[in-house]
Amino acid sequence: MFIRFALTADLQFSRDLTPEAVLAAGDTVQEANEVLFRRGVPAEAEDEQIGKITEWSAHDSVISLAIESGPYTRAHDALFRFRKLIAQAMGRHRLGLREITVRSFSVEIPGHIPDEAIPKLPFIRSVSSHAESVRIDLACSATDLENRVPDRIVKLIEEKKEAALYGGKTEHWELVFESGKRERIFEGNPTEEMLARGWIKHGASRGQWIFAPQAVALFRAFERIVVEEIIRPLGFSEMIFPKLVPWEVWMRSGHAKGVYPEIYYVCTPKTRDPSYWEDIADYFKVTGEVPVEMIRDRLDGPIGGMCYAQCPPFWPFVQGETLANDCLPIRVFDRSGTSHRYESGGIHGIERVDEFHRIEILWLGTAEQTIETANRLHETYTRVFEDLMELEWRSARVTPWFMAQEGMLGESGSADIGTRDYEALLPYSNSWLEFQNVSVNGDKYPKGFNVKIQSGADCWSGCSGIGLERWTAAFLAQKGFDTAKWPEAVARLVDEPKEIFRFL
Ligand SMILES: Nc1ncnc2c1ncn2[C@@H]1O[C@H](COS(=O)(=O)NC(=O)[C@@H](N)CO)[C@@H](O)[C@H]1O
Ligand SMILES: [Zn+2]
Repeated sequence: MFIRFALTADLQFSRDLTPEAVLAAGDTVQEANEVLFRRGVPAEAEDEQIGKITEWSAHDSVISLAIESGPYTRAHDALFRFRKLIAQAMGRHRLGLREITVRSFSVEIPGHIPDEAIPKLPFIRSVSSHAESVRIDLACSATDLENRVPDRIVKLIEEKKEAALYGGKTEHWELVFESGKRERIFEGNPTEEMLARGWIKHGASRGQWIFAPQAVALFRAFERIVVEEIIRPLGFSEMIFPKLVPWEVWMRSGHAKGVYPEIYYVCTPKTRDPSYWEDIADYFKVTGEVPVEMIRDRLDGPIGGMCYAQCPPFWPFVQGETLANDCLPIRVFDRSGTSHRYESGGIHGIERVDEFHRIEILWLGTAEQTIETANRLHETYTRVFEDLMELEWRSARVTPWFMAQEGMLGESGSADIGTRDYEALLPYSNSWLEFQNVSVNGDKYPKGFNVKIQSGADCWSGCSGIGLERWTAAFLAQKGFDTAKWPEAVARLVDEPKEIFRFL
């Protein structure tokens, strides 16, 4: 049993076919079936697996075709091969091919396909499941066929079938390193303690915090440690990556394959003309309510969303370029703004929030340079967590973040490509918090953004996200709030917290 494609289509010519043209069309059909559709097909392919025009007729200015195929010279590929041949043949009878109308298109996929593996798409007209196969009738235009929509639907079904098998599987997790145990100094919940001390307050938006000077002093202390112990010694240069991400970037980074449930979407006004918005403002002035429904009708987009993974918007800087060997490896970082995720995992304290502050470290070069930089980062992070922050922590190989953000599970399939999560113990909940990671992303981004290297070697990249909320949560959960008990390397960077607000 193999996959089958079938279509019927009408080819509209510029004038009625003459009897000679009809004869020529018959010869062309025969030549296509016997020669053209067999080109590039393996010798061992059976006849019924190869695309064939099974019926045809000519009336007035139209040639109607029925094409069937197996996996070789798929029906829609046969249609476009035939188009070229018949246009030449009819051209000799002064007949121009005007357009192709696809009347029907079906694909029959062997095997058991669970319902959840069938995507809900406008192209799918009907689905009929049989014991050994599923038949899908598609509504496709000739352009859809040229864009290979049927092939992409088949691939999507295979992926969904695979994911349905993975269903029970959790994310990949394999321990790499664990530190020694540390003396329990504090057992409280850091978020609650920070709230009680006025270090933070809930922001007005979901999963958002307002950080008072005491909390920011700790954020900045960690930033200084990152700059002094990691960024500067390893030679990373600061850049500013955009924070509003258009679809074009997420299409190339792969996020467009599955990040929709967690994006903070961004829309634009249909027009800046103040009079267009006057009634909205008036409505608010009169009612004190913002008429969101009315506003929604006046928006374009969403044009994309707020920063999510932080590194993708960097890539247009090198898109389409070839990098000179002597400028590699490129090592940069960004800490210029917030990341936003409509966290489906639910929000929790300052640990899992919708708006967070991350230092995104990014490097690119040859595969060797990329792996070497990741290893140098592992070494420096280990020294920071062991000797400076004196944390109880561990690291683990996990499903690569870029796969997880495309809704995939499992592994990258290459030992060198993947994500290593760093986790810190939270004594108050006796659980482990991923507070940062280091990833070798392989050629995914350079390929996605068409970046080459002078030597012709594959360009690879890596990135590491340092979440300042998470570093803070991990540190305070383990070290508590008495700065006298903090490790010297951190305490020396934080002045005595000043109370500037006094609420009555
Ligand atoms: N909801 C969240 N709240 C707080 N911090 C978060 C949240 N999501 C991610 N982070 C921080 O961002 C880091 C990297 O996020 S990631 O999704 O794992 N990886 C990426 O996005 C990569 N581009 C590297 O940044 C996490 O280790 C964590 O420190
Ligand atoms: Zn990244």
